[in-house]
Amino acid sequence: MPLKRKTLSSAPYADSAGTKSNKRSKVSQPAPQAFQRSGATHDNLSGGHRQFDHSRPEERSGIVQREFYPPEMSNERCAMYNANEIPRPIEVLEGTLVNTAAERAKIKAGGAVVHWFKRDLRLRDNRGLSLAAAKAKENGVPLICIFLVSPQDYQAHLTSASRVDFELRTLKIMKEDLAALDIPLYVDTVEKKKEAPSRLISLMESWGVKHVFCNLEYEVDELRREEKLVKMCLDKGIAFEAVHDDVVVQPGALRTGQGKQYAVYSPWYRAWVAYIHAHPELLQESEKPGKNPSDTRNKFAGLFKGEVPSAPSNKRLSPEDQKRFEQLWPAGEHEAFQRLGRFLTEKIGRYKDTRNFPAAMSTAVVSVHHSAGTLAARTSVRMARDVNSTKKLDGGNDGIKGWISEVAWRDFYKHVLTNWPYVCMYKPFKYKYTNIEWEYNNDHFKAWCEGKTGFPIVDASMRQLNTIGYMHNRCRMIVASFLAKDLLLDWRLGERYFMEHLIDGDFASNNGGWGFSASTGVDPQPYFRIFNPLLQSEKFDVDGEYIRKWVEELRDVEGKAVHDPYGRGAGNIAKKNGYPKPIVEHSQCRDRALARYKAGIGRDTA
Ligand SMILES: Cc1cc2nc3c(=O)[nH]c(=O)nc-3n(C[C@H](O)[C@H](O)[C@H](O)COP(=O)(O)OP(=O)(O)OC[C@H]3O[C@@H](n4cnc5c(N)ncnc54)[C@H](O)[C@@H]3O)c2cc1C
Repeated sequence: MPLKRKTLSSAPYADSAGTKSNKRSKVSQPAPQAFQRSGATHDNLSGGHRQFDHSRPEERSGIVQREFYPPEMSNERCAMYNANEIPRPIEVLEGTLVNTAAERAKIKAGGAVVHWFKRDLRLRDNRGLSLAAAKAKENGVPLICIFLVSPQDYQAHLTSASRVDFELRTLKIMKEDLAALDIPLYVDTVEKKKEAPSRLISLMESWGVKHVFCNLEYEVDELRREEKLVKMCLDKGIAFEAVHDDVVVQPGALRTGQGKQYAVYSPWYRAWVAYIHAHPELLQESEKPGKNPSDTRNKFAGLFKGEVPSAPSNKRLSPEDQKRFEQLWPAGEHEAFQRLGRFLTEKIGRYKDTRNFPAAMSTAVVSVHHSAGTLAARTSVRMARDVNSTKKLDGGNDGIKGWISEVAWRDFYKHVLTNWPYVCMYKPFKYKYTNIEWEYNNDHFKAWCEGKTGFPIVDASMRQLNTIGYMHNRCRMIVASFLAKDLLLDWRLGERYFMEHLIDGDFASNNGGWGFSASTGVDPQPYFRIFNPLLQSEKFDVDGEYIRKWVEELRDVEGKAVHDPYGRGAGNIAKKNGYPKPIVEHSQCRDRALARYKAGIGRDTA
């Protein structure tokens, strides 16, 4: 069905980069975490109060948010997960859904059906919404949509202010689109994240609702919350239905010959492709909701009136940044769909050859849409398949094939997260790598955050992130490797900084990307493979176009000197413009990293 809405303004990042770049300002975001925090905190899981353990660097450095979470999990407990001695949160939820299915099926429809939007902010091709709409239609009752804003949840998830802004702008668009179908979108605020289940239930009760649908999120807290909600709702005679939507293939569906979750991407990807080809319904588009019964606006008049709130004070952009981000990142599913359409007609064919070059701006730049759910990964894969001459995920055009395999990484990391839930608890996938002795050098971390390391490609990348909330994938790998291996800083500091600044922040992809680059994750770069930032710069920003765009101090540096101004005769210009000298020496750092990794993990490199 054609989409009605026109894009509000011209395309974001990809179209603006390289042109009007002079008037940039950095997003007002929290300063880099200083390495000291103190005070008693509430431990959510035990319900007790504990002091910070100042002997643990990850607590001193603020990596562990003890206001919300217990300290990092022990290696012993990780091993128990791996030995299937502790049920995974997704298994517990699935078990509860199965055990309560018969009882939930008996529940008769109430006065309305609810869809609870979370990270699925779209009407098109939305599994949970479509099921909710079908249930409402079958029973001749209205569909009500809700969204809960939780300032504390944003804090606990380290959601960036630009992302919160993107979501709230999207909600405004959705509210209008739904209202055109006489469907209300009720946006409520719950200060504390643990209040969400009881608020949801009290709303259901006040509206006489007996069925509520939502799409699953795969982080541990969310899976546990939904499991609790299934039971809490049932106690009140309400059926709570949580379905898979954020992934193309649901976690757990793909198993190795030994019945295990794949820990290596390539065989997993082959299994993923084969599974989708065998189950083409996985890519089928879900039906959009139709119009609500005509008396809905009378019955639920109050729900149509509410406004989408402004961002909570802990996640508010300055008015200037808000305007800038609205231009850079138009929100909502219509924009997502148009953006994808342009990519599929104009760029995907050359994707394989160009995707690694940040200045080429040849990628789709739809990660914020996948992450906020304004575009389903399923929709992306289906539409890319349909422009392939083979109408398959593999075969045919290399660009199309390559792009689909990148979207698949999203699914891969979500499968990893659900199978090894401790990655959500400050542990690396390779939990034995916890023993690596990291540095906690505040000056180095600050220089990295601010893009002042004296390594132009690193600095350009960090400044891109700080300015537009996005960074090219190659650059993400370069800066992550630089932080973990050259600076030998605890990779979780970088992981956190990314989440707090990316507009497309997604726990599983971010954690996966950091694990890959720091060699602590699933299917990682081997630890002894250490990016040389200079070689990466020369190879992937050949003409220095990307560096000159983001590092103002080096705009006048000509030729190859831009990759290493102090080492290649452009030190005078760099110095005059205030560009810093390199804060470390790469070959020494390399030796130090090799020694530390080796000592930390012993002979165990598996
Ligand atoms: C250290 C690090 C941190 C990262 N953090 C995030 C994050 O928080 N959120 C996020 O969405 N991506 C993250 N990525 C993955 C990747 O960098 C971005 O998805 C990509 O740059 C988005 O640009 P695009 O939409 O133009 O991607 P394209 O190249 O056009 O790819 C299409 C889509 O595929 C998915 N995708 C592509 N590459 C990856 C990948 N390596 N892992 C997972 N999904 C992928 C994204 O949804 C992306 O939109 C991270 C990568 C690294 C190395």
